[in-house]
Amino acid sequence: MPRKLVVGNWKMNGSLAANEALLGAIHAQLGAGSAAVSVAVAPPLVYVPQVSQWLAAHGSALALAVQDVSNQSVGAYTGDVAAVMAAEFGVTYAIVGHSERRKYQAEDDARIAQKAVAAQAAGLTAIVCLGETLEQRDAGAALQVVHAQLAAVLKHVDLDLTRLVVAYEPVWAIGTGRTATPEQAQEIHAAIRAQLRAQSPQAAEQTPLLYGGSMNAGNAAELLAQADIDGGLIGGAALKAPDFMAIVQAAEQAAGVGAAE
Ligand SMILES: O=C(CO)COP(=O)(O)O
Repeated sequence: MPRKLVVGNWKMNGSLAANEALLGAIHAQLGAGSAAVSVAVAPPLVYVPQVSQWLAAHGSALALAVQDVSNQSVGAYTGDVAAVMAAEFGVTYAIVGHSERRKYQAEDDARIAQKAVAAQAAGLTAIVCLGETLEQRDAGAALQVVHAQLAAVLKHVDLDLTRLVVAYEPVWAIGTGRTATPEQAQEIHAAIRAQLRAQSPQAAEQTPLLYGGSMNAGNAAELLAQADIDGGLIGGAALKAPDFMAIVQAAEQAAGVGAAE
């Protein structure tokens, strides 16, 4: 997979009609896409079949992601959806450990590591989300918190480093309009890269590191220009095709697509 990746996390937004309109508008601009930047959308689970069918019918370059998966593979887990089930619908990526799930569903590091491995066992690429709260940042603990969150995933013996994406999403920047500065984000991304390098130099070079948290058409280029920011995990701006596609274009520019040789 290319290291540049932009994922639209629709969170709990959408409807059959709204999804179709949004997909149509994204597809019209994305066209065949570019080899340098992968682009994906993560609709609410119940809409995965709709989006999957739409993408297939339109020969779309857009990939499909889910916002969460079960840590279990099959059985009596009411309300859960297994990664193998998502894989049947052409899903490529599974977001795990989003801060909203850590907060509202009390998901801990151990559970998130299991989810990442469960996603990979089904052939999906796990997008593992990390990020500190404002309290933790103000206490000077941001690097330490993110390191511990990633360590919990990396220590899982079954983790496949070739199917891993890491998303740094500072909790205080999500949905607040308050973006991390490019320098703040780069500092954490560089530390994440170093942590991966300690485990596997090859994985460190290949793993896409995404930034998420109020990324939008106005600030994407500056963030994506940072050496260790390979893409974005986009919330609010992913619900408007022009905004989302402006971020995709910024990623393409950062990847050198269209630049004079
Ligand atoms: O949580 C996010 C993506 O997963 C970021 O959300 P916003 O872009 O709305 O801040």
